Amino acid sequence: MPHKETNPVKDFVSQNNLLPSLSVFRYSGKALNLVWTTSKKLTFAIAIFTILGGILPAIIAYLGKLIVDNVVLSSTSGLVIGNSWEQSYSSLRYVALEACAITIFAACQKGQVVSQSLLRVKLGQRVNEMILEKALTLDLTHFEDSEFYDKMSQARSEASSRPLSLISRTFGLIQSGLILFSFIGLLLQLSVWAVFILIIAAIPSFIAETKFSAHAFRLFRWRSPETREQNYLETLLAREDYAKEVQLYQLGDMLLSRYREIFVRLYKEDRNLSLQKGLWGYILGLFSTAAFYIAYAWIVIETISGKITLGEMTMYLVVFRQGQSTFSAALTSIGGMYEDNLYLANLYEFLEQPIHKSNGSLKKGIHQEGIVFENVTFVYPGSKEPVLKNISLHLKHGEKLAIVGKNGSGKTTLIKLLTRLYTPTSGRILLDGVNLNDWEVDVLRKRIGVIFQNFVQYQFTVGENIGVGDIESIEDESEWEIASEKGMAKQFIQNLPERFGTRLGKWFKTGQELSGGQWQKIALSRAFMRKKADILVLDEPTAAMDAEAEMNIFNHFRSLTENKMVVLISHRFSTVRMADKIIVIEEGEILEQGSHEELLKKNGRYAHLFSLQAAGYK
Ligand SMILES: Nc1ncnc2c1ncn2[C@@H]1O[C@H](COP(=O)(O)OP(=O)(O)OP(=O)(O)O)[C@@H](O)[C@H]1O
Repeated sequence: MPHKETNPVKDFVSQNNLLPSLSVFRYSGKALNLVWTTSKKLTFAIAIFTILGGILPAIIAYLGKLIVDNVVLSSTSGLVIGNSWEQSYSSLRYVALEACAITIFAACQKGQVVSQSLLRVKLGQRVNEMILEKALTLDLTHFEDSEFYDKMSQARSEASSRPLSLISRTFGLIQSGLILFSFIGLLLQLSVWAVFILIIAAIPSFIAETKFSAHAFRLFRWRSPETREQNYLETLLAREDYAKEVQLYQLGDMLLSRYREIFVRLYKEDRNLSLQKGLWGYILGLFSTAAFYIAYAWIVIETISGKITLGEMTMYLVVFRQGQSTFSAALTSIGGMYEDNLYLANLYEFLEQPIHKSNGSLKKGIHQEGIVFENVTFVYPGSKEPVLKNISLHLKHGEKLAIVGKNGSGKTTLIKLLTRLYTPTSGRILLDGVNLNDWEVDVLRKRIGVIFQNFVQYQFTVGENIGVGDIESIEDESEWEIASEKGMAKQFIQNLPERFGTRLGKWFKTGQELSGGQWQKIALSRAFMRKKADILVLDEPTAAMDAEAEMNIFNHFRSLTENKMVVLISHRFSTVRMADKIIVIEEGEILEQGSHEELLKKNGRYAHLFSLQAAGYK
């Protein structure tokens, strides 16, 4: 099990730390600000309810004492019969007052619950938006880094509920503080020792609580890879795109048993933690019970000896019992705040992760020389071997380049560099005389239209699936028509139930599934949607299309891509031969380059591969 910690949080969650280090509370201010800016009205309402809820219990206890004392006075003064209305009136007045106080107290509690639940929803949305906004600023490298992914999943899984929890606990603590302050005021009339017993008895449970909070958090962090694996297995088992293969290869039982194994392992740790927490909670809780009964006996003795009245006895008992639970609630709040801060540390660690973006500022090239690769070498982050070595090539404006090579030779990587998803480890890529890194990224991206092998099949309408190619015209039906015509998709779209308005995929009701080739036509149309782009990058754009569609596209290829530079990856030589320039890549290096005729004449690798494929058609 990968129980590794590579994080600053571990500094304050050391196993032997019984009491929380104060540094852990550093996120409280940020959380408060987050909650306040999410909804000032709701935060204010919670604050008011908290304060009222903190003051009322002591008033209620005091009114209880007044009622009992009044009743005892009336019954012992022998005037019950003689002046019964007057006596009853004064006691009943206190009863009515107590009823009012209880009603207000109940309203405060309900108000607090309702405001908190509303705030929780708003806050959950806000924090999720913050996480997603951050995700949008990330590089592809981050998404491929499993540790970073863990951080993001941890942030997402708990962080939306923790800021409110922290604030509720802070308010809860203030409320408990107010209640305790007023109770202590009442108890001091009995004795300072009563206050002392109250405080001492609650401390052991607090220490246990805090220790187990830290332990639970450590488990949460360690487990992130397992939790992610469980989510992945769930996806494999329950999503329609995987169902075909899972059923046909009969993978269900194997996947389910892996899923169970992870659960059993995690459950064992959970069970141990819960058992320890429960046992220690019970043993240490006995201190509080013992303290209460000592105080109870003492108050009874004081009442019998006539030092305090019956009303005072009732009040002290209520105050002591409630004081005890309030005090332990306050300490639990502190423990909980500690725990919330640990989880929030996760969130802020993710949000504050510096993103080193090399964003240039140039919007225009220096001269119209097209794309130039100068000695480009690239090593994927985390690996040692270069995937591309010393690549040099030149593609002029309007030229079409085809890349051929075996699987894994580095073709897709080359276009990832060209589209600036990655930066070369050494060497440069220039567009119109300017290093790609010096281009303003948005300007650069607008100039490029790309279809990857694994293009995205959005579960949106047909029109939107094409429209995403140019976000500015995403809703423009006339543009969809033009692009779908170029991408050979128009014909089948006409036959769909709602043409461009048909929703694709099976995730949503009324969704219509397309064939692989139809999806590819949609993807190609998406690339043609990018009218302003003068660089078109196509990774196996016709691999799933029927022979007729493919031929149609390539017969019109020149007119479709007029004035555009095209970089095309294909294993089909009928397609490749139409390019002005062809490069053959092998193990990350350019083996040959030239036009179709030149390469055939050379009688090298390209000529060999071409004749192999041609022989297959004879
Ligand atoms: N994100 C990545 N991290 C590390 N290595 C990678 C990554 N993507 C690809 N590779 C490795 O880089 C090499 C080149 O991959 P690339 O996808 O560029 O090949 P390709 O020529 O496009 O192959 P194909 O014809 O199968 O599409 C492969 O050995 C692959 O394992």
